[in-house]
Amino acid sequence: MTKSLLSELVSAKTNSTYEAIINDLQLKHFSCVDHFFKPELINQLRQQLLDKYQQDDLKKAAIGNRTNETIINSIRGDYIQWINHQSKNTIEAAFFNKINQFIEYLNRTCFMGILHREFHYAVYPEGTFYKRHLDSFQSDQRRKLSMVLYLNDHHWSIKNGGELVIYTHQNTTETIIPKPGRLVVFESQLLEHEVKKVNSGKRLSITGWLKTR
Ligand SMILES: O=C(O)CCC(=O)C(=O)O
Ligand SMILES: [Fe+2]
Repeated sequence: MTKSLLSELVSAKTNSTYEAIINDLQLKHFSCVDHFFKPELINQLRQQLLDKYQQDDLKKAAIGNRTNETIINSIRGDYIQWINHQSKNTIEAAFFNKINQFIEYLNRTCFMGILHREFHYAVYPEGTFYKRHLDSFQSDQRRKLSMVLYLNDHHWSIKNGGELVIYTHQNTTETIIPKPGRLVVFESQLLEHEVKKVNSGKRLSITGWLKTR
């Protein structure tokens, strides 16, 4: 077999973005990448979320798992709507198509055993935040990876607030500005994190979890 054919076959099976995320996860339990989704899809998801928000389709987010929820504004102030992972909406289907490819890759190359995915839209209006927390529940350890995708427009800057702060295992903090199209992936059971107060504007995102059985 010629060398170029062999390298083509290998590159068909490896994906440099997924490899970079996996590498980061092994090194520091989180990863931040900017081009996981095409900019066009980010724009469509942003518009979709804004339309839903304007139509009052989102509801106040609660603390706890989906069967045991309470709303506590002093802990989190965002509004959410869960997204059906089998949605017929072409924009949401394109989003899940990419997520499913990533899951297939994780399961094939890292034997992660991801079986379920749950994602919701989120809007943090001005003045809201989400206090330091861990994404997994003592009663439910199935959440393995947390994924956050930011849908703000390109004007969003540090002045708007709403940074994601990750408390790393090296006892340092990592501050991530929620730039459009930026995707943060981290280990749900390991890393505490918080969303700083939004100073101005509406902070837009999709947050989700990849779960084992
Ligand atoms: O939006 C973010 O940056 C993080 C959201 C979060 O921590 C959560 O929904 O559990
Ligand atoms: Fe979280």
